[in-house]
This record gives sequence, C-alpha cells and structure tokens, in this order.
Amino acid sequence: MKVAIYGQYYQNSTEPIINDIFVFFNKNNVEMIIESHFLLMLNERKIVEKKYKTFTSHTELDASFDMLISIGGDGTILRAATLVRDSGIPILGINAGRLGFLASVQKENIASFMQFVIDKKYTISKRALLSLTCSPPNESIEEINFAMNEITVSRKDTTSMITIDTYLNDEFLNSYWADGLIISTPTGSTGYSLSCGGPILTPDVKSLVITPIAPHNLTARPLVVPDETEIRLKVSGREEYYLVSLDSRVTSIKNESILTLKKTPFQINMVEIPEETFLKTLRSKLLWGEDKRN
Ligand SMILES: NC(=O)c1ccc[n+]([C@@H]2O[C@H](COP(=O)([O-])OP(=O)(O)OC[C@H]3O[C@@H](n4cnc5c(N)ncnc54)[C@H](O)[C@@H]3O)[C@@H](O)[C@H]2O)c1
Ligand SMILES: Nc1ncnc2c1ncn2[C@@H]1O[C@H](COP(=O)(O)OP(=O)(O)OP(=O)(O)O)[C@@H](O)[C@H]1O
Repeated sequence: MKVAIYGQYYQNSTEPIINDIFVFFNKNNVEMIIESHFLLMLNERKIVEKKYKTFTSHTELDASFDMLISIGGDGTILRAATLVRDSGIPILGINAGRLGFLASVQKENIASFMQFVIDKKYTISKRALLSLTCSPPNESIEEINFAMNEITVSRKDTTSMITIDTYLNDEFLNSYWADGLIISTPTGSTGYSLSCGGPILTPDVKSLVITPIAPHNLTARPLVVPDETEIRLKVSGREEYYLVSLDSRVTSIKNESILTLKKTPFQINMVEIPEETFLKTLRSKLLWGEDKRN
C-alpha cells in the first residue's frame, strides 16, 4: 500500500498524531510519500528522522497512490482536494483542527481507524465539485478553477451592496441585491451557506444551493437547483472590483465580467469509515437535533 501524507501546519499536537500514523504504517509496511513542505516542518522539529520520499505538486500524485492522508482541519482537506484533483485518489482526513467536519478520524483513535484503512473496511463518499470560468479570462483562477465547498461572490472595499444578475441555463432567475451570493455543493452546504440560512444537503444529493448573503429584501431565500444547471452571474456595484472565492482561495474580479459555474466532470473521493458517517458527524459536530429533553 502507498499513501501520500499532507498537512499545512505544525503545532505541539502534531507530534503525537504523526507518531501514531508513522508507527502504525511502518509496522504494516505502508509506503509513505510526504508533501515536501510538511516534511520540512517535521524534520526541523526532529519529529521525523528516517528518510522519506516527497511530492510537491499534484502532477506527482498518480494512480499508484492508494490514498492521501490529510492531517489538519477542514481548510487542510480543501487544500488536499487541489492536490488530488481529478486523479481519483481518495482523501482521508485526520482531524488536528478545531471542527474538522470533513476530517473523519479523530486524533484519539488513529490506530484503530488506520486498521480499517489497511483492511479496506471503508466506503467512498463521492463529492461533486463546482468549476468556474470567467470572461474575460482571469489568470488567478485558471490554475485551480474548482471548489469543493462553494464559489462565492461578495462585495469588496465597500459597505455598499452589489447587484448579482443570475441566470440558470440561460434563463433569468433574479437580480440579487446583497452582500454576496454563495453557490454551494452538497459538501459546502454545512459551511458558509449554512451560516447564511441555507439547507443542509447530504453529500450524495445531486443538487446545488444558491444562497444570498444578507439580501436586502424579504423575498430572496436559498434555492436548491439540480447540479446539472449551468449558472451564470454578472456582478455590478459601486466599486470597480468584487471578490470571488473558491473555498479558501480569493481573487478580485472586475464588474461586468461573466462568471459561469458548473459541475466539474470529476469528483473527489472522500474516505468514510463506518464509525464516522455523515449523519453521525452532523449530530456530533454540528449538534444537529440537540435538545435538552432528549
Ligand atoms: N460565516 C461563515 O460561516 C463562513 C465564512 C467564510 C468561509 N466559511 C467557510 O470556510 C471555508 C474555508 O475554510 P477556511 O479554513 O479557509 O476558513 P476558516 O478558517 O474561517 O474556517 C471556516 C470554518 O468552517 C468550517 N468548515 C469548512 N468547510 C466546512 C464544511 N464543508 N462543513 C462544515 N464546516 C466546514 C471549518 O471547520 C472552520 O471551522 C469556506 O469554504 C466556507 O465554507 C464560512
Ligand atoms: N498538522 C496539524 N497539526 C496540528 N494542528 C493542526 C494541524 N493542521 C491544522 N492544525 C490546527 O487546526 C487549525 C485549523 O486548521 P485548518 O486551517 O486545516 O482548518 P479550518 O479550516 O480552520 O477548520 P477546523 O475548524 O476544522 O480547524 C490550525 O490553525 C491549527 O491550529
């Protein structure tokens, strides 16, 4: 078995996590290839001394890898998705972060969960992604033009609202007058969209959610549309530029540009362990249905 290991940060809590993973994988003859910046952090702190092979970009992750292990929070998993891209390599998240909604393995039970990995006792949860094209083209989104959680447009350098003309498959839907608009995948429905009143979708639902951010009227509500829908946006406002974010990555785009959003032809494979299903995570991490009477 061959796994890629990825993390973005080092903290004191990293050491026991790394120890648990490395001891377990070395004992079970699993080959580990470590992202080069992460290995540098581990080497500097003398957490890892044995020589390991490294990778630096998505081009080096091919079908010979069985899995990518992401050590961190949800932000680290979102970055990990930009590393595996369309390779199909499944991602398993080990939660070293705070919420870790997408990271299914808690640091307390790494060894027992890694045994599931070795025994292949896991399922794959396929996650739809959204892609973005901009006309005229924008260099900063060309390299990584997809998001696993959501694509958001929002106001920039002003308190003034923006107007977002929105079309679904070329048919006019609405001009949102708001702080912004979120187009969320089912995965992203528990992130930013949820905070703006959007519904939660289970990961396998074939839909997208269009959620306005603080719309200034009583008639704009989150809308669920089929994930085959091509969504076109044109933003205007008092400033010349507005913000577009793809998960954690942000760029500025000039007013009147045309943004086209649609489902990517590939999906991200998330590893799901029987003990940590989506519904269990909803209850344990978002406290879904929490009620003193239960
Ligand atoms: N007001 C908000 O709720 C808000 C605002 C901006 C961004 N976000 C979310 O943060 C994501 C980017 O993460 P970041 O690390 O760069 O920002 P961050 O450091 O501000 O973290 C955002 C929080 O959102 C949680 N989160 C991210 N994706 C999630 C998901 N799919 N389900 C449940 N919780 C999730 C993370 O655990 C973290 O606690 C965005 O994709 C967006 O979904 C949320
Ligand atoms: N490899 C790691 N080792 C130890 N701590 C980490 C590691 N990666 C992340 N963390 C901790 O988790 C925090 C958040 O990490 P990350 O940006 O991946 O997640 P996030 O998007 O903020 O979501 P979450 O709420 O799940 O933490 C970091 O600031 C750090 O404190």
